[in-house]
Amino acid sequence: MGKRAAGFVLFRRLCGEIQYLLLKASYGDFHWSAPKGHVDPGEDDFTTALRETKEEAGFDEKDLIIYRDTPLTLNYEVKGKPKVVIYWLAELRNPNQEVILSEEHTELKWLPKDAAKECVGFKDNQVMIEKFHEMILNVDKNRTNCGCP
Ligand SMILES: Nc1ncnc2c1ncn2[C@@H]1O[C@H](COP(=O)(O)OP(=O)(O)OP(=O)(O)OP(=O)(O)OP(=O)(O)OC[C@H]2O[C@@H](n3cnc4c(N)ncnc43)[C@H](O)[C@@H]2O)[C@@H](O)[C@H]1O
Repeated sequence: MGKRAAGFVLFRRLCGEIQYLLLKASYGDFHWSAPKGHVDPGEDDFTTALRETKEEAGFDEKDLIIYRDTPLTLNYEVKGKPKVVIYWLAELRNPNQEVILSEEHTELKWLPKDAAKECVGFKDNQVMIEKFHEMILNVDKNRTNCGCP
């Protein structure tokens, strides 16, 4: 059986810039990824995403504006076995809130879209960041065009 994981692509708005959070693994090939982790038996994907984000970055659900209806899924192989990772997009309400790392990561970076894509490296992850970025821009555009005073 393959592995299943879930997490959040987190972004913040700082000085007019959209920045994505990436964490550097303290093990294996020291890869960079958004907060995420293994789905425990009996746990639903969204609960896993919240739990892992608390464990790996220190953020609670109340700290986030979550794009609940539009998760994206990555499928790849780890050591010859299929892995599925479900990501939701979420914005950090307070862009200055501190990230609290766990032992699973040694470093963090908040990066604008193109630098975040370069940092994650994997093509499917880059496509996901691009799609999420489009979502943010579309939501922003619709807000601007809503005719509200
Ligand atoms: N490899 C490891 N060695 C030692 N301890 C470990 C470990 N992985 C987890 N642990 C430990 O296990 C415990 C439970 O962790 P927990 O977080 O509960 O479970 P997990 O499934 O291990 O968590 P992740 O899915 O975040 O693991 P990962 O970082 O290995 O996965 P990723 O897919 O990014 O990365 C897996 C591989 O896939 C590669 N990869 C990532 N994204 C892609 C992609 N899009 N396409 C192709 N390859 C990719 C990465 O470069 C990497 O090589 C923790 O204590 C943790 O420290």
